[in-house]
Amino acid sequence: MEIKMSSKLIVALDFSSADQALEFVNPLSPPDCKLKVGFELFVSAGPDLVRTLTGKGFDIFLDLKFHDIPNTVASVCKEAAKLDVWMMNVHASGGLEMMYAAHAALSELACPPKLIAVSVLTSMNDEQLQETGVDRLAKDQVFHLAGLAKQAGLDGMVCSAQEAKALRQQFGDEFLLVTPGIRPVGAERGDQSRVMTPRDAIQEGVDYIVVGRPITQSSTPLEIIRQINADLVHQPV
Ligand SMILES: O=c1ccn([C@@H]2O[C@H](COP(=O)(O)O)[C@@H](O)[C@H]2O)c(=O)[nH]1
Repeated sequence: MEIKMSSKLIVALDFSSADQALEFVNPLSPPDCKLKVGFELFVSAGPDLVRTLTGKGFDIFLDLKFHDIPNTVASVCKEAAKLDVWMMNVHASGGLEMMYAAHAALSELACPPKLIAVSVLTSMNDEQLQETGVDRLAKDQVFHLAGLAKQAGLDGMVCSAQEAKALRQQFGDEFLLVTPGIRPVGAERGDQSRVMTPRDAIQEGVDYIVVGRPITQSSTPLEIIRQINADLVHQPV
């Protein structure tokens, strides 16, 4: 009997309609990957599509990056949890009180989703971060925000794989590291700055890699998913 392990791959469903997303998801099954629903698809297709995807058995990362005052974020996290998603996120730069409030709201639930914090967007480099008034290197700011997220009781961080090793050493094995900015060898970087290959990312200790365009814009998405999964499983020791 073949036992299929749950994949460490999260595919970003950055499509502009439910039809496009479902056509893409149709040949997939839950052991192949988890699925991420972000702004574009959620604005276009809404909660109904999320319910359809969870109904197919997929773990859904609802990537809406909540960033508002504590009361508002706590309330929206509770609403989002009604969609039975596996994971959701808030912006760590919303502050400690906001993260405490989000965590407290979800902790009231019998079966809360994982709550992680976005650190410094993987599209940003040191110069772009400093333009926003943050006088730190991106890796140091990620480390700082991870400390706040851990203090607030969150389950982990969205960061780049380039920061994973240091975060793992400091915050331990239970702290989830979820990393976009993943580019298979030869794939276009696009607007991503802090990038790494799937294989290297897993070696750096990340828990999940997020991959969008290299899969969704490929003419052979299933092959790429299979190749990435093979890369993730067959790690040199
Ligand atoms: O720091 C972040 C946070 C979220 N994202 C999201 O991940 C995917 C990446 O897609 P690619 O096409 O593989 O670049 C996308 O949905 C982003 O919104 C991120 O890239 N960086």
